[in-house]
Amino acid sequence: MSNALEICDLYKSYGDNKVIKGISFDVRQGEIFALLGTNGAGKTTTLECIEGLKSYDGGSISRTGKIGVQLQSSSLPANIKAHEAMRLFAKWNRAPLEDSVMKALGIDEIKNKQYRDMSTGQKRRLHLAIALIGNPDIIFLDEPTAGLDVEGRARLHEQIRRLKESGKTIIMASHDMSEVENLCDRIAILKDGKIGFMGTAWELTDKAGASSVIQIKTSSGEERLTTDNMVDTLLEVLHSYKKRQITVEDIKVERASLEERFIDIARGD
Ligand SMILES: Nc1ncnc2c1ncn2[C@@H]1O[C@H](COP(=O)(O)OP(=O)(O)OP(=O)(O)O)[C@@H](O)[C@H]1O
Repeated sequence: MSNALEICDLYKSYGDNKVIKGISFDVRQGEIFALLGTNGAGKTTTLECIEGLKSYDGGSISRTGKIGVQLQSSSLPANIKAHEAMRLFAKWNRAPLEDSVMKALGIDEIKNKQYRDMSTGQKRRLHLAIALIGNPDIIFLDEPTAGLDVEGRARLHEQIRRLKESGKTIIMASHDMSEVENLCDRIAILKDGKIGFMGTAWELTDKAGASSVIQIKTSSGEERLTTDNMVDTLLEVLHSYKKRQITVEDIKVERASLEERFIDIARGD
């Protein structure tokens, strides 16, 4: 798989504040990649350097394809209507307004609503729709579901998944570990201006030597097992039940919390 983005040895300071101190990572074409970190870790700064909105002090960034950027919440005038905002950005981008985007993101339903009257979820949908104008290959999302309720988050996640299915590459900043676990292919955790961890959510929990708890409900009762090798243990146990002709009714596997691992890395343990 080829890379949509290649970031090599990136440095960025604001005056004496050295925020990014030599980070390198690639984002593969068609993947959802998340940048994580505590408040002020430099997620937005990194995204804005890659987007070309901020200059950087050292390193290199290469991108393959057209980009679309989700706006920050303060960036639209209070009285602009949804369809006016879409038309404005389409004109700026010299791109057509696609009905499919308007429909998929429910912009049609709010087209005459002024920005100040929209709910947080409606604003987020509008921001995503604006980012999709011009059919970009790489989409940047900065905390796309911050402040949304459960249903709003689920809707937006579904839309982000559909973008991935249609071949788009997505890079996002997030604080939300369940969002990252459910949505993202790989994660980079920023820590002290460097990358403290990079890999999948599973690798993040595995790396910490995390064990899994397996709960099995059978016709003869319940069993609870703690294991460092979830797959082998599960196979062994299921085989043993089958041999003894015991029916398995339910299986639950709990992994060590991703949040705990994130805090260990982001706070520096
Ligand atoms: N325009 C700016 N001028 C000066 N300092 C800035 C500027 N933008 C960000 N910073 C500083 O850079 C650091 C990183 O900020 P950034 O917004 O990139 O972090 P973040 O990880 O996105 O944080 P959050 O999770 O709170 O959104 C912070 O110390 C912040 O105060």
